[in-house]
Amino acid sequence: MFEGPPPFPDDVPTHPLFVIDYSLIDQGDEAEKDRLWQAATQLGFWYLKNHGAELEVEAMFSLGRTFMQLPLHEKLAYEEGDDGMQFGYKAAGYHTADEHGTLDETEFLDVAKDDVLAFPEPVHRTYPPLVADAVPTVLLPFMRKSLAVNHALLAVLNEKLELEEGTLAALHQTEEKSGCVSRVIRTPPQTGKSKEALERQALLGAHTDFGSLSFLHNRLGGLQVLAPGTEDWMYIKPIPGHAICNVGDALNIFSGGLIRSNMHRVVSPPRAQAQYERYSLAFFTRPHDSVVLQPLVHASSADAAQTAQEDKGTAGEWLVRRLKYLRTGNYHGVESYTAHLGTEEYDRIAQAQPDAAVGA
Ligand SMILES: O=C(O)CCC(=O)C(=O)O
Ligand SMILES: [Fe+2]
Repeated sequence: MFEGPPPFPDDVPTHPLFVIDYSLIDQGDEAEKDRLWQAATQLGFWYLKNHGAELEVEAMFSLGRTFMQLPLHEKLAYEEGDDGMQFGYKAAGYHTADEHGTLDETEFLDVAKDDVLAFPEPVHRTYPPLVADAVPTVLLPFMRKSLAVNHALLAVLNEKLELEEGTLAALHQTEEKSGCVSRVIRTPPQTGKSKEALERQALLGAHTDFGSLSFLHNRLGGLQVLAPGTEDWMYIKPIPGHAICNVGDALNIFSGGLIRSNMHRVVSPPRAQAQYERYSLAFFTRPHDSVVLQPLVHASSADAAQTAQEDKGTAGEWLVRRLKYLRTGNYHGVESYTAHLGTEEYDRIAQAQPDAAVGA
């Protein structure tokens, strides 16, 4: 009988998250909306249950696995390149994971919302035949569900920010060109590495997400957060049937710093899970490209007021900059690395001690 990976270990410390019930959000339940607001402003991460996308998520995982098994040269024909374009394939080692230029260990299959909605007409690019064939049956249904979930959550945050109805929706128009993207991520089994290397090494470097809301699906551990006021990276435990949602920089900026875009990263899955390849899946909702990134509500702190004054340009420009300087091909020292940063508190990335997160 095929033995799958073991469950996330009981004795590895984890960071708790609010569990938000999407079916209650959908019904307009006021108490659940309050809890979503707390989750979004305190850590900017929460579990989402009853989101109704499980089948679509499974189909995406299966497509992602089939794609990742293609020979490397076939995947490389669709590589995203060093100019800040972020659709297609990203090979392992093509992003830097820290300011020293350490190579990341993740492969991405990134499919643009715009290409899927306009299919078979390419908007940004074309994809390998097995991906293109799956657009109507796999990608489109997954994206429709993900967009619906993220837009329902945005509507609640819009209300809690006391913005005029539809304000956030108007900045995330599905028909407009945007960086909205589905991503399947693979990391290889972490065999033959010392315990120390496993505990220290980020497979996907510390970052905040670039857009507004991320709808993430984890099976194995590996995702960690650096919670405000702490110095230790903590694992987020995957819970079957629960998505993980998190806020990105754009929403942090729109909200004048009220809604939190928290730093996170991916390290080796803990303990026995490390021997298995890790797949995760995300849909990133981002403002459409022409939207100017600026606060819509009064800045909530001196820090936020300071950042509010910096010109961040449009959502499209923000994405290109963040991506371009993350690329190994553009790396030439700490300066180029820091040029890719968004709202990350860079000093904390360097200072945080990863050891405690894995548990002795
Ligand atoms: O794989 C994960 O759990 C997280 C991936 C992630 O943070 C990202 O792609 O932005
Ligand atoms: Fe992320």
